[in-house]
Amino acid sequence: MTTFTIAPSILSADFARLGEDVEKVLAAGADIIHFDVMDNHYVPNLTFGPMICQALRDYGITAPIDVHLMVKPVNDLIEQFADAGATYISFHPEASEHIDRSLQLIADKGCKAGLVFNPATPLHYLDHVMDRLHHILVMSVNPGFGGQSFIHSTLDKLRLVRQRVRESGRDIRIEIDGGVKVDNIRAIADAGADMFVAGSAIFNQPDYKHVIDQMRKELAASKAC
Ligand SMILES: O=C(CO)[C@H](O)[C@H](O)COP(=O)(O)O
Ligand SMILES: [Fe+2]
Repeated sequence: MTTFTIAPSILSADFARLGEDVEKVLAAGADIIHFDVMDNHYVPNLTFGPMICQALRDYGITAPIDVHLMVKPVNDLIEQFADAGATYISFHPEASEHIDRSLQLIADKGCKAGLVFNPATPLHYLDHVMDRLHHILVMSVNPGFGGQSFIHSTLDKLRLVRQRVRESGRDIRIEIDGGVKVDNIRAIADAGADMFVAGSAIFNQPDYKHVIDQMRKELAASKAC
């Protein structure tokens, strides 16, 4: 049976009350916390760094923190986020000069590694590194902003990624990120995702539990279940 993971992106959380808002979304049934790091260089937006990750740990957040690095270069921040309490760390392969070295660095620092694919990033970056991956993150929007619309063609890409994972015989999670909502999450699961990032769909609603419950209901009806 497939395990589905719901990962609210704090990009849409209340930054002035971040600890409380993260506690609230976890109490509402979220499995892990998605942490979008933007550097105003690799992507045209600027968010938060390792100090905020450490602050969440110091506040008492014990749930896995899923760091999505949208930065270039990547290695320094991999080390800093691992030291600040990250659980999973993913990066965009075209932002690293040495993909294998960056993946190895994540593992050496005790975290689980992922590679991120923008809608137009080719999947050949998966060649030769499958054995280093805990997850593959498929972007269903172009990176840089929350609240964008899901790009439908990424469903085909998800199917290709699912096929590659199946052929590898490895237990690699497939994460989808961007424009995930109650009304498309089942189709996304059917196409092969098992980790679902959702920012605006959850944090822009008053009742987080209601949204997460609805998402789980849709996932339970998925063909992948
Ligand atoms: O990586 C991201 C953007 O680059 C975000 O994780 C993503 O867009 C989540 O926000 P939303 O669910 O509102 O689309
Ligand atoms: Fe993200």
